[in-house]
Amino acid sequence: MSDEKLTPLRARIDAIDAQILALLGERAGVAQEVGHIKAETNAPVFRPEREMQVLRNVAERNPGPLADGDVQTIFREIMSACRALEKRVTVAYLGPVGTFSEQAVYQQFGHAVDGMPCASIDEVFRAAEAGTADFGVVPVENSTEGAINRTLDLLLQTPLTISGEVSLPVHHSLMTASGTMAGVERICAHPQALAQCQAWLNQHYPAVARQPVSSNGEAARMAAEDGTVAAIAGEIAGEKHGLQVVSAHIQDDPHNRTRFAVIGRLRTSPSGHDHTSLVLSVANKAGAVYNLLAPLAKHGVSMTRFESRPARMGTWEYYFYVDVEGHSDDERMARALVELKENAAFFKVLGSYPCSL
Ligand SMILES: O=C(O)C(=O)C[C@]1(C(=O)O)C=C[C@@H](O)C=C1
Repeated sequence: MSDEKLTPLRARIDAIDAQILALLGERAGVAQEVGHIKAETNAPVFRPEREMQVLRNVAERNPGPLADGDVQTIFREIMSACRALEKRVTVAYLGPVGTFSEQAVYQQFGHAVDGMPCASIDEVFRAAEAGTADFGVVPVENSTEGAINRTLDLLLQTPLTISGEVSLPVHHSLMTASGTMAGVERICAHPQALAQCQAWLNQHYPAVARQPVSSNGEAARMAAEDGTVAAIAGEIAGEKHGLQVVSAHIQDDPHNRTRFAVIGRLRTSPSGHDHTSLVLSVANKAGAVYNLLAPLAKHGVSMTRFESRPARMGTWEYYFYVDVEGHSDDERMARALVELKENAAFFKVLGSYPCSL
């Protein structure tokens, strides 16, 4: 196509961009006004339920041809930038940079945040509990490997609540500094990633040693410095360390996803499409679990997840991590929770939050 034909189209794009820019400025000005009102009343700046409503609205109103997911990505960043004008939030996550946890931070908060990489899940909780970070993002479960037990244990004790959830597709790649497997003696990754790629590794590199390390980001860093190391990590981590992809999408389940919880002091209001997370325990008697959960069925509350963890305190046999559909402020749910509490030896509402996109 000749430039002659492109020039008028580009002039139109420039004119549209000018309009978009003017509207963005106007929107940001309104967000600043909201920020002033919030500052006067000491109200929280980050409102996950409102942001989720905005994202659902734009998908509903999207005239095309842009995909709903792409329009939502753009609006997530617009809200992130507007929110940062009110106050920039600090979010702790399981580092180092380049991990899926960091991606989960951006998926929830957009890029106008200050990320705080932490060395462990414990440290993420500590940062959010101490107030060094406004929020923390921690992995809760993986669709292939199941629960992240350390997170479950820490959720039991923390005074924080779950204020949001993020579900991310997790695609792993095998990467090296050279882009080939020549001279590679070990394949390094977080134990979860090694487990998620087990069948593929058995088939393609059965003779190469596998070494679990603290994170996929750390594996990528090692591979960048040492030609005998290949890393399994997300491609973002690989790019950050200048690695090249040997094989992409090597996870055994192509639909592999990890769910993250956003933890903080914020009690999120209903968004219209929410989940509530609970921890429960009952004395070890026949029919006890059945009776414990009966109020959910009675009040028409659907359960979306049921996970048990051995209690290590000796008093009870198991803690049950239960996710249900709805918000604890919903009338039906509130009634069910009162009855659940009566039946339970231990009862804790971890939080109600908008369902992830
Ligand atoms: O509606 C608000 O409370 C705002 O502060 C505005 C806004 C937005 O940009 O739309 C920004 C931050 C909040 O998390 C939610 C929404």
